[in-house]
Amino acid sequence: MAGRVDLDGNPINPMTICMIGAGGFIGSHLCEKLMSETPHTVLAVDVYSDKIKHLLEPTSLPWNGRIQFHRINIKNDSRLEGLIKMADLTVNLAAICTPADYNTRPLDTIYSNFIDALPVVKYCSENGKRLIHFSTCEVYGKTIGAFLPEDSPLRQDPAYFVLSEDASPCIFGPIEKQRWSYACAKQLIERLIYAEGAENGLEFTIVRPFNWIGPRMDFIPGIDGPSEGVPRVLACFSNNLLRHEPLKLVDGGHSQRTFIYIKDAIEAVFLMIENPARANGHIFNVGNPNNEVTVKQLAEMMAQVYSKVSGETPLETPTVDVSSKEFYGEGYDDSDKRIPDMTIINRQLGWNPKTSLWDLLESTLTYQHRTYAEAVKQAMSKTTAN
Ligand SMILES: NC(=O)c1ccc[n+]([C@@H]2O[C@H](COP(=O)([O-])OP(=O)(O)OC[C@H]3O[C@@H](n4cnc5c(N)ncnc54)[C@H](O)[C@@H]3O)[C@@H](O)[C@H]2O)c1
Ligand SMILES: O=C(O)[C@H]1O[C@H](OP(=O)(O)OP(=O)(O)OC[C@H]2O[C@@H](n3ccc(=O)[nH]c3=O)[C@H](O)[C@@H]2O)[C@H](O)[C@@H](O)[C@@H]1O
Repeated sequence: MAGRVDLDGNPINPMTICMIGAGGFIGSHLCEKLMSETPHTVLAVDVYSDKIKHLLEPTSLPWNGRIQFHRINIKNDSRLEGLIKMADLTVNLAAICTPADYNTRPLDTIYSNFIDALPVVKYCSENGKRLIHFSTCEVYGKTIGAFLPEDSPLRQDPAYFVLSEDASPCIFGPIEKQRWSYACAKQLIERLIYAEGAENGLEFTIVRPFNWIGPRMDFIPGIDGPSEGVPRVLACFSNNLLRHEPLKLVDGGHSQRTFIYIKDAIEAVFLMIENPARANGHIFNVGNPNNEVTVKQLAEMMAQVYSKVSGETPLETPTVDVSSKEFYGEGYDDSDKRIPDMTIINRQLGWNPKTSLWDLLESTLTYQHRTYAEAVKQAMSKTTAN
């Protein structure tokens, strides 16, 4: 920890970070690395602490005193401003961010991603505090290429699908496709933060994650989350594999995604935290353009990797098709393809992702198997007995 320097060779002074949403998937990984590798202090704000419990207890942990948990719902708690004032930097991760909610709970989604973020932006701006705000790659919506004829050769031209922070348009579906409630709320809060920077001098960085995955993402339905809940794809497919049932492909699983290992992505956030002069005023894509697959290919690879790490026989029928209406309900729509342009993050922070899709699935599914296999087996035998 001693002698830590930034990318320009300047010493990094210990700072206090107010992290809102610290108890979630990304927050837990950020807190873990901040505690073990830096001298910084974290004021961890969330309504849940399960995913960071191992960092808070016992009090004999080496970083005791450098992380404080504040059980606060930012919707209605006057303590928030005080915590932001105490900190040098605020990192805002709090959000509803599971697609199953966007079309079924659009009001909660819009409130969570826009209205509830407003006071955070306001307190940072009024108190002259730096803000790193988590947006999403979903602000790009669909690619321009998605509107070309199926057989158009232009579909192969990166100009029609690579997503660039300073050039690509944001293309959402019609209002009745409530899937876009999340992306639209995130886009508006990005615009507000940008405007606070332009008009009032707010020092900000906006992060657009592209499908970060790894241990502790979401929940396994009926084990550490509601049995009827629908998490993001990694946890949905993990749940299917743990139960030895086929993985459900929504509308054939033709959509494409680039997946990045959480540990690679966290390194990019660290560079932003510790290099304000290079990160302020920027919007950054954080993804791995080399890990592109269709959802169907992801399912097949996960089935293969899971069989390897669990020692279980591979599923005879690894996948089954399901319509989006049946799976997510009315108003679902999808992003067709997500390749991040890495020019800006490369230029500003010199960061590149490292881990291949196979490797990140191997370590993540090893964790899923170790953490959940026994509990799922017990839950399944109870259901059979009843
Ligand atoms: N994981 C990804 O790949 C990904 C991709 C794109 C964008 N993001 C964005 O990154 C952020 C974090 O995502 P994540 O994957 O860690 O999600 P997550 O759901 O695991 O974490 C969000 C955390 O925020 C907390 N929270 C929500 N509302 C709150 C409130 N009112 N008060 C206090 N705490 C509240 C939740 O309890 C949760 O612990 C979100 O803003 C999300 O939109 C994530
Ligand atoms: O992670 C991101 O970068 C962003 O994108 C995600 O959106 P999406 O990728 O569509 O959500 P997933 O649940 O990860 O689904 C990926 C794809 O798998 C499909 N899917 C999902 C679950 C399933 O069981 N089967 C299945 O085919 C979905 O229809 C979608 O096409 C979420 O909106 C956010 O967490 C985030 O902002």
